[in-house]
Amino acid sequence: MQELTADILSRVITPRKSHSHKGDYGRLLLIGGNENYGGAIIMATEGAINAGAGLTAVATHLINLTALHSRDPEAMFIDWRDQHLPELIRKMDVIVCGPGLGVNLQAKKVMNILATNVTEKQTVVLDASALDLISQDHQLIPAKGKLVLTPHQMEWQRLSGLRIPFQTDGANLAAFKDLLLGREAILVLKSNQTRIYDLFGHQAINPIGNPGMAIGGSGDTLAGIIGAFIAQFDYSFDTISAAVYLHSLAGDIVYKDNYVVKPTALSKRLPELMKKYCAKERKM
Ligand SMILES: NC(=O)C1=CN([C@@H]2O[C@H](COP(=O)(O)OP(=O)(O)OC[C@H]3O[C@@H](n4cnc5c(N)ncnc54)[C@H](O)[C@@H]3O)[C@@H](O)[C@H]2O)[C@@H](O)CC1
Ligand SMILES: Nc1ncnc2c1ncn2[C@@H]1O[C@H](COP(=O)(O)OP(=O)(O)O)[C@@H](O)[C@H]1O
Ligand SMILES: [Mg+2]
Repeated sequence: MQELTADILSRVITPRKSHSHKGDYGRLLLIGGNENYGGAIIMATEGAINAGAGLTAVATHLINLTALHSRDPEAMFIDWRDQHLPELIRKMDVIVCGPGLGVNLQAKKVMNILATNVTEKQTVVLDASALDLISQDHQLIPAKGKLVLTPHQMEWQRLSGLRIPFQTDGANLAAFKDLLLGREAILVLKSNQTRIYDLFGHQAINPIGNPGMAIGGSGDTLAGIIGAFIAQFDYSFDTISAAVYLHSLAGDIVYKDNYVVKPTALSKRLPELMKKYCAKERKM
């Protein structure tokens, strides 16, 4: 099992070209945030924007509009009941679905719209409630496109049937293969030592991060960061590993002087860290 180091950041984070525009850094749609969990989708949005997504749109419950825009004016908004949602989904490069989505009928409708509109070229990151919904109904797994699954150990237990003490590398990989046979997919199994697997034999473990990050919203933020990284640097095992590593590195910096790592504080550290570890900047 490969241990991630800071080298992964310099390999993935490339300098921006002068001759470029927002369209070159990816169109990202985040879906989630019901009446009770609006904070989850806002934290995912802060992760995504601070990690550099070119354009970020958010499909959420209408009740979250003012809070979202007052925190993150960079994000565009769509009511998730809007009839234009399928069209918007098809225009995106990357879709992150699940933070604060919930599991009620409306959440299932949204997942169904996603599952039937994703195209081959797109990547879908499934997190949180979206993972619980696909545990209940595998038909809700998007039929096309590349997939990234980001369960914590309890979500993985529900999805794979593997109880937490039995989540060994061999068992995880076998369960992941069973679930997504023949698909291009990456599993990010979150814990105090997050493990990343693909179906081609790549495996990595993240040795950094800290218990200050054990707070609601840490994973929502990571989902946004992963979405932004794929939007800018393309889908690969390294891109997703770099996003996981950066999330923990930012968390460790906040943790140096703070007992808890507020996810919004973690997100604020991302732009400076990306600048610091960007390949060319490092050589200068
Ligand atoms: N501010 C907000 O609006 C927040 C909303 N959230 C949303 O709440 C919904 C339910 O998600 P939850 O994850 O809270 O609930 P879950 O019931 O899916 O899982 C949480 C429980 O799993 C157990 N667990 C075991 N191993 C774990 C591990 N390695 N990491 C995390 N938990 C582990 C813990 O007992 C924990 O209480 C999701 O839609 C989620 O996005 C959460 O993200 C928290 C913040
Ligand atoms: N003790 C810990 N050490 C290192 N990282 C942690 C620790 N506890 C939580 N994390 C990280 O915080 C995130 C928690 O994700 P998740 O449980 O999905 O949170 P939420 O759904 O509340 O946003 C994961 O990335 C996990 O690796
Ligand atoms: Mg979570």
